Amino acid sequence: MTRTIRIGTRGSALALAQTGTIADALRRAGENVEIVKVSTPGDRSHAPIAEIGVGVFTSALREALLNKQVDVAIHSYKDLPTAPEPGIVLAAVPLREDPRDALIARDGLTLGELPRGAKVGTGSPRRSAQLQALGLGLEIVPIRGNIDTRLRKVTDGELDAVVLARAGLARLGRAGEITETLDPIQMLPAPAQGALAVECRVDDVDIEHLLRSTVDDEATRVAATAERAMLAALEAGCSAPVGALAEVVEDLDADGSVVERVSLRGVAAAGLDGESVELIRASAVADKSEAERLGRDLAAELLDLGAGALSGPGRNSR
Ligand SMILES: NCc1[nH]cc(CCC(=O)O)c1CC(=O)O
Repeated sequence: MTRTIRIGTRGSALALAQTGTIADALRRAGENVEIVKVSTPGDRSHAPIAEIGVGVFTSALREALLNKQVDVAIHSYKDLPTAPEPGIVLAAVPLREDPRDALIARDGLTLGELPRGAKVGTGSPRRSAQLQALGLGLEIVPIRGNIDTRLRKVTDGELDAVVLARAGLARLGRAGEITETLDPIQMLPAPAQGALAVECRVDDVDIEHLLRSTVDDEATRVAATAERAMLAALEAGCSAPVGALAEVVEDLDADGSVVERVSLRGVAAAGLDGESVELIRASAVADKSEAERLGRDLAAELLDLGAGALSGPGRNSR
């Protein structure tokens, strides 16, 4: 009897698309795979994420893993709380999609073309702060719901535009509706945006090795490690208005040999009430093996620059 690996996922179209790619990779490696949908409070409630709390999309899946209802859990990495979960290991971080945010606006408009007072929908204080900081006079409208619901608000004329992760749109085959991909200089994504987290039980060493060898991408893991270490060190969990983007880059060592380094940019918003938005930015580079320390150091620098004065309601990195 060959084993069947049960993969737990949320039931949203996005989650199923993400899980499908991992299931396919495991099938190509000769494994039997079964996909198990797990409903989470985040799927059932329409309250703002800031009210229902961190981990709304992920804790039910982790429970199903610990209860042995499933053997693998697949999350959007950016939705995972930064605190490690006892009994669970992050077995793989697959190759990341484009991590940037995207604008989907009426009439093919870009950010710069939207008129003052244009209504832009987002439920994310991170996106909201960075949009306000552009000084374009945009009116930020809080929204929630799945990607389809959000896009419909633009087609229906209720909003002039929405901002969403490019990765989610791409996975749903809707990247064609993007009217502008936002440059990270204007809009840093959420830490680990566009990446998946593939978890299994700590004692399931076989499954861990299988996942590591079939779906893990080292550069993505290194980048996400730096971004999430920064977030964790800002002591804000995933509810702070924080953006981060790391990339593995080739560099020349002192002796002229090519080395891989990790380059990290971070932003934190302070004074997030109404009109007054102050963004604090910093960046740094370190050896690839120092991703975790780089993230912590950059957080310390952001705190020195005043990020500790984080304020405002509904802190949320997404
Ligand atoms: N917070 C919701 C969420 N969680 C993961 C994604 C898709 C993108 C990703 O995997 O990072 C989205 C939608 C969005 O932010 O537009």
